[in-house]
Amino acid sequence: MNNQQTLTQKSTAKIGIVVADFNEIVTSRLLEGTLSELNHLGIQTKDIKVVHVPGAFELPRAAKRLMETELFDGIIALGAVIRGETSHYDYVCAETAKGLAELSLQGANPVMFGVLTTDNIEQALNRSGGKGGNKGRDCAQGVLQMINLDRRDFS
Ligand SMILES: Nc1c(NC[C@H](O)[C@H](O)[C@H](O)CO)[nH]c(=O)[nH]c1=O
Ligand SMILES: CC(=O)[C@@H](O)COP(=O)(O)O
Repeated sequence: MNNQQTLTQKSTAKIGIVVADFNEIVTSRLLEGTLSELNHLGIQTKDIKVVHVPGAFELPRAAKRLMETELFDGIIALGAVIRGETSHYDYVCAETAKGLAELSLQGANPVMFGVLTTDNIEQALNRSGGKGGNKGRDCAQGVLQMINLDRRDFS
């Protein structure tokens, strides 16, 4: 019995999802993969809240706002940062990852990093329902595993 089965058979969980609208052609596919997998693993749509932000840089703030409500057991952050001509890519990737990692470490709930950071659109499409899988689906599986870990008694 894997971690996801343990969680969904004995209890459920409330999941917050923050998704960036920038590169929406990619992030909509990530979101679909996340929602589909959460439903497949037994999480009902009524227990999922989706919040949209302009871009990946805004994901940490939105995730923090959801966490502060104390209504959710886990948070999934979805985005697609695709390299352009300037160094802006580096700053967006670094600060988004830093913000989400800090929130996951310091906050009450796990935060899954479902932000693609790619050199081109093809790489992003491949990882959002293409031959490279779907990072949103991976995060759905991972958030339930982390919630189950939070609920374990290690004594
Ligand atoms: N270039 C990408 C961005 N840029 C926008 C930032 O995320 C942010 O919204 C803006 O700097 C205002 O604060 N965002 C992505 O999600 N993906 C990109 O490729
Ligand atoms: C990741 C970005 O911010 C990037 O897409 C912006 O493109 P550019 O560096 O050409 O302005």
